[in-house]
Amino acid sequence: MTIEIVHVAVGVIKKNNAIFICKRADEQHQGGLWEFPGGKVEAGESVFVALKRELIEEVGLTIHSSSQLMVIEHDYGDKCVKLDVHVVSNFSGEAHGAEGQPSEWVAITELENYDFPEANAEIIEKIVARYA
Ligand SMILES: Nc1nc2c([nH]c(=O)n2[C@@H]2O[C@H](COP(=O)(O)OP(=O)(O)OP(=O)(O)O)[C@@H](O)[C@H]2O)c(=O)[nH]1
Ligand SMILES: [Mg+2]
Repeated sequence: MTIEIVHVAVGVIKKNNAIFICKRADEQHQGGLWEFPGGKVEAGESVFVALKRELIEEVGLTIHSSSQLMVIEHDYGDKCVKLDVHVVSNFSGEAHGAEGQPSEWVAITELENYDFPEANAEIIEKIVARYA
């Protein structure tokens, strides 16, 4: 049996001491939880191009650069993901839930109070250690 690992470009959108997060729709995988915006890397696409495409679609931001924070492989049981996490602070536009999803800017010190998918714990730990 081959196990499919879904490669995901994830954007930690940072402005001063805040991060922009969105709420996943109930019907999505890990639905109802908060997330860093992003989505699947398509075949033949670079992670940066995927991130750029997803952030325009999901939060209406055009990103100009990004810097890799970490890569996390996580098995949810029903799905294996490889999260390619990038910090984005060089962007234009006003962040909003462009697909109608709830969204907000959250202080880095408050991130621990939001419910995220399991794989995100390590990301939040690293953001707090680095920027809080
Ligand atoms: N975007 C995003 N996905 C995450 C995070 N953490 C995490 O485990 N994931 C998982 O990564 C997978 C892919 O993300 P996605 O659902 O956003 O993919 P997508 O935008 O291409 O959407 P689609 O499912 O409508 O095609 C999901 O299984 C999701 O549960 C996160 O912080 N942000
Ligand atoms: Mg997405």
